[in-house]
Amino acid sequence: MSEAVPGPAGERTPVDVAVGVLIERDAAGREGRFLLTSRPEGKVYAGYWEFPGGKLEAGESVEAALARELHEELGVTIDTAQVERWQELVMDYPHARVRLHFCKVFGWSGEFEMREQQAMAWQTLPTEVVPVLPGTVPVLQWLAAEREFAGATHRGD
Ligand SMILES: Nc1nc2c([nH]c(=O)n2[C@H]2C[C@H](O)[C@@H](COP(=O)(O)OP(=O)(O)OP(=O)(O)O)O2)c(=O)[nH]1
Repeated sequence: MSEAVPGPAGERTPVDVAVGVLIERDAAGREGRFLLTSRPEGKVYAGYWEFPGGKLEAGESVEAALARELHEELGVTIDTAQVERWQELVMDYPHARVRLHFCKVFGWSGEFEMREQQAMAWQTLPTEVVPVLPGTVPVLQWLAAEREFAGATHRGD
C-alpha cells in the first residue's frame, strides 16, 4: 500500500497494516503467553514494543502480508489455517494514519531469529517490557477483557 496521503476532506487514507498476536495455548486450548517484539533502529518509534507485523503490499491479503512480514522479521513460518482475524483499529500518528488488522496466530514453525536486530519477549499481563507502542495498548486491553484480568495492563505511560 502507498503512504498515507491527504484525502478530499483533508483526512488521510489509512495504510493497512497486518499485525500478528502470536499466542501459546495449553493442551486444553487456554491462551497463555503472547509475543511482543521491539521496533528496530531506524524505524519510527524505534525501541517501542509492539506486536510484530507490517504494511500490506498492493493486492496482498492480511494473512499473506502477515506471513511475509513474520517470516522476514522473525524467521518463522506461520500456519495460515491457525490465523484468526480478531480486531481492527485505525490509529492516527503524526507520521501516518494506519488501519491495523490484528490477527491471533496459534500455529507457526521454525526457530525465532531476530532478522532486524529487534528483541522479542513472551509476555503475560501485566506486560513487563517498556515502553509499548500506543497502537499496542488497546490490544493489551482486549486481551485483559478476554482473560478477565483487572488492573494495569502494562508499565509506565
Ligand atoms: N507492527 C505493528 N505496527 C503497529 C502496531 N501498532 C501500531 O500502531 N503500529 C503502527 C506502527 C507503524 O506506523 C505501522 C507499521 O508499520 P511498519 O513501519 O512497522 O511496517 P513495515 O515493516 O512494513 O515498515 P517499512 O517496511 O515501511 O519500514 O503500524 C503493532 O502492534 N504492531
